[in-house]
Amino acid sequence: MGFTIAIDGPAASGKGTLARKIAERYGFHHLDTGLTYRATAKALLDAGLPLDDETLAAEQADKVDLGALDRSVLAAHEIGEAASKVAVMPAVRRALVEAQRRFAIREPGVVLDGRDIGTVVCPGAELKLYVTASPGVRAGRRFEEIGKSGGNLSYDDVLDDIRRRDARDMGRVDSPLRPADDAHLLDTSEMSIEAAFRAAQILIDEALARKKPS
Ligand SMILES: Nc1ncnc2c1ncn2[C@@H]1O[C@H](COP(=O)(O)OP(=O)(O)OP(=O)(O)O)[C@@H](O)[C@H]1O
Ligand SMILES: Nc1ccn([C@@H]2O[C@H](COP(=O)(O)O)[C@@H](O)[C@H]2O)c(=O)n1
Repeated sequence: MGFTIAIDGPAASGKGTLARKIAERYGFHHLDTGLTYRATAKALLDAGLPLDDETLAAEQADKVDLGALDRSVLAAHEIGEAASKVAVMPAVRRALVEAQRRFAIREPGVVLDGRDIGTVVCPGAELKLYVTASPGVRAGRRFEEIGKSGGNLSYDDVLDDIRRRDARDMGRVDSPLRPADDAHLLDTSEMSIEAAFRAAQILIDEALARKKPS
């Protein structure tokens, strides 16, 4: 059986950055599950379909191909907002969680990041991390990232979006964002990317040692 690392947390907390570094260091497969919700929302937008029809949204979710998720296209800020709207729909979540669980059985290990990995997708994960940072810090990071890619949103707009997305993700009925009871909390508000990775590495190495047969 492979080793599963579940990473959850709110928008722009740094969970994706951390998950990619972990996957690279440990030779694990990585799935950014946010991209699956983004791909669903983008398919609806591209087809001129509404974002609030659960049947139509679930049809698109069923067609999401995990091997064809293009981060450079799906990362657009407005797609994140649309993704959080389709993510409240149970039929969409059912379709995507099924695909994510199929991914999670890969050997020698997997890292999945999202909002419900430790609570719903992989409740038996060997290690669960809940990565967070203050809304102001997260907005600053996202604002900088958007600026570098040529976008021109103001810091205040980004902060408003982060707060709105937090409220939607934490307030929904199906699989709300929350730390699993057995998750390790990692507040990166005052941590560099490297410091967050070092903190995660200690926890991963301990969990790997626990899993090794004696
Ligand atoms: N500890 C950190 N210190 C400073 N910047 C960071 C840190 N972690 C991540 N970043 C930067 O913050 C931005 C957001 O990080 P990232 O995309 O990893 O967040 P996320 O939680 O995966 O967001 P989302 O859920 O919206 O995809 C990126 O530009 C990243 O380089
Ligand atoms: N496991 C997940 C992952 C994501 N979502 C929703 O998708 C939105 C976009 O996610 P990003 O991580 O790419 O920003 C996010 O705001 C959530 O609404 C989810 O519900 N569950």
